[in-house]
Amino acid sequence: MPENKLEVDSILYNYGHRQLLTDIFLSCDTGEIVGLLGRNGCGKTTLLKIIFGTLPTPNKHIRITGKVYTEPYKSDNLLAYLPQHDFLPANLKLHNIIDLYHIEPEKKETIKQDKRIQKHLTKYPGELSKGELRYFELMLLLQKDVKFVLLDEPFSGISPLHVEFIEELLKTHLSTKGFIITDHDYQSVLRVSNRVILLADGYCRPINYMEELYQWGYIPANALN
Ligand SMILES: Nc1ncnc2c1ncn2[C@@H]1O[C@H](COP(=O)(O)OP(=O)(O)OP(=O)(O)O)[C@@H](O)[C@H]1O
Repeated sequence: MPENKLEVDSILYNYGHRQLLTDIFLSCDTGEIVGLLGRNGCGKTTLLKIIFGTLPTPNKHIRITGKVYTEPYKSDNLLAYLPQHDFLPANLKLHNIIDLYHIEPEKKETIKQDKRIQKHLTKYPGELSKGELRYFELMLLLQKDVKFVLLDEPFSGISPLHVEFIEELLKTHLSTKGFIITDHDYQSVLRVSNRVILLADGYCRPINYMEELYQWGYIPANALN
């Protein structure tokens, strides 16, 4: 039995007359990295926000280890969400951001001691490269004592080496957390994920073979070579 289980079902979502999400079913256990792929505009970010609870919809059913939640983000220690865009205050240096972050003092120390962060502590977020910033944002988020983490485009614009650093970071937290990751760098998503889901036409479909990504029109035929 996994330590915790996130189960999401019966999600329906419309923007105006467009039905974006149609009866979504998705699950994630502690120790799993679930990759969520899908074309631009298919509703991945919308789905993550609905799971987190910040985007309301009348139709959704979210259970975490058997208990139903309507706005999981309001409960301590359940979910963390990495949004697509930078979210750190631009006018604070990294060491000030760490000091103000709502985590235990020893976890703040862990972040400050990290070899990839240490050298940037006196910089502002705007002085970091995209990959360095994403690594720092993730490092903060992962120190939170939550059961599941939703990551919206953690690899976007990130070089292969930084993808590897991020992958390493996720793996160090797998014994206590589960992850749902969406990103257009599908090769990195395929590499880090234990399980892959394709969101297409409002449904989540399990993907077992690369060929299925082609069959569902997500990757071109030449990507299979
Ligand atoms: N506030 C809004 N009002 C109306 N339509 C919206 C709103 N937010 C998103 N949409 C539309 O909903 C669809 C899904 O958006 P969403 O951001 O969830 O897609 P996505 O799969 O994350 O896309 P991408 O991969 O490009 O980031 C898009 O067609 C978008 O234009």
